[in-house]
Amino acid sequence: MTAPSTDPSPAVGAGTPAATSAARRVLAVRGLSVRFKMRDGRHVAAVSDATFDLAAGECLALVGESGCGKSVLASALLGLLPANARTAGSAVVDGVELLGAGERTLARTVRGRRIGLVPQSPAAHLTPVRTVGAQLAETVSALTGLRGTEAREAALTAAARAAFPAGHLDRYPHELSGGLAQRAATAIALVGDAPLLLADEPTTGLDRELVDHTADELRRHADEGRALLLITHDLAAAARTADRVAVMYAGRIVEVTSAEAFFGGPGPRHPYARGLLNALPEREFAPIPGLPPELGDLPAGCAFAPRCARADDACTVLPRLAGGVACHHAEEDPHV
Ligand SMILES: Nc1ncnc2c1ncn2[C@@H]1O[C@H](COP(=O)(O)OP(=O)(O)OP(=O)(O)O)[C@@H](O)[C@H]1O
Repeated sequence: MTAPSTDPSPAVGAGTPAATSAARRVLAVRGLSVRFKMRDGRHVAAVSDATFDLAAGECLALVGESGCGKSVLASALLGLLPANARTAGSAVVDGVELLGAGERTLARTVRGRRIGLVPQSPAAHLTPVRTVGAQLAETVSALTGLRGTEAREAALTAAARAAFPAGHLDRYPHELSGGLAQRAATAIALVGDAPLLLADEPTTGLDRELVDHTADELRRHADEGRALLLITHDLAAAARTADRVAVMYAGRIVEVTSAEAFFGGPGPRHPYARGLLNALPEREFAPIPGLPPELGDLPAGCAFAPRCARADDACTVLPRLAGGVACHHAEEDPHV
């Protein structure tokens, strides 16, 4: 692990609007890379040189196909990478450097307190043999030190903030609907008043109505002043929730832009990001040809080139993220 700098400046998150850097910056990620060393000596480049900012009250959706490194990036922020992982770069949340932080620091000052995790599978995340109320009260005690009546009151407050009905606090996880389990898990994530909520695929397995509901609730928590990092392959959920969109391909952020530009006009500028959008049934319903590359065997230049209709010799050189997009043949920037 390299010794990361704790100074997040300058704000180089391409596509970061001026308003974002002016607002209170909660998360600053600079050059974050994660490599897995395999038994046979090979390296898997799961995340390469990720750089972005996130401000209080803002939602950034990190999108991309399965296996592009979204969850590994989330695990790196939470200090939950397996032993064969090596990180480089810097990730500062609310003044604390996450990369290289010891388990004690992460457990005592980061997880729950600076980063609240809204899990992918709430039902699996909740302890099956404890009621929701008991789990909430335990989290309150662990994170705030409150006990007895005060802990119960704080648990009730957290439940209310996540719109979990007080009358259901004595239920066990298996007695909850998918929506209520999601709210219970969100209530637990809110207990420590963490400035950053990290939601990793929070809408997986939910029907459309519940997806919309969950997306709206997450948006509400951002509107209350938290920063929200929404990791998802569900572009509809991202469209409903995000202020900005970061697109990952083969471990790299290839475009960062406003949700307005991404989902409305003029649309994304990177051919991969355009392909993702056009693959939606409500758009062209045209899948991107080919498959993502093996992260253990990436080409030297642009990793998307083998699937890209615009690829030419220039693409044998890795394109840098500049002006919000990493592509030698990006669509024109309408603002230039
Ligand atoms: N412990 C590990 N050792 C080696 N490779 C790993 C390890 N954990 C993850 N990877 C690899 O890292 C890559 C990125 O995985 P990741 O789970 O972050 O993708 P993702 O974008 O979150 O996909 P999904 O949407 O399916 O969760 C994958 O190719 C995966 O095989």
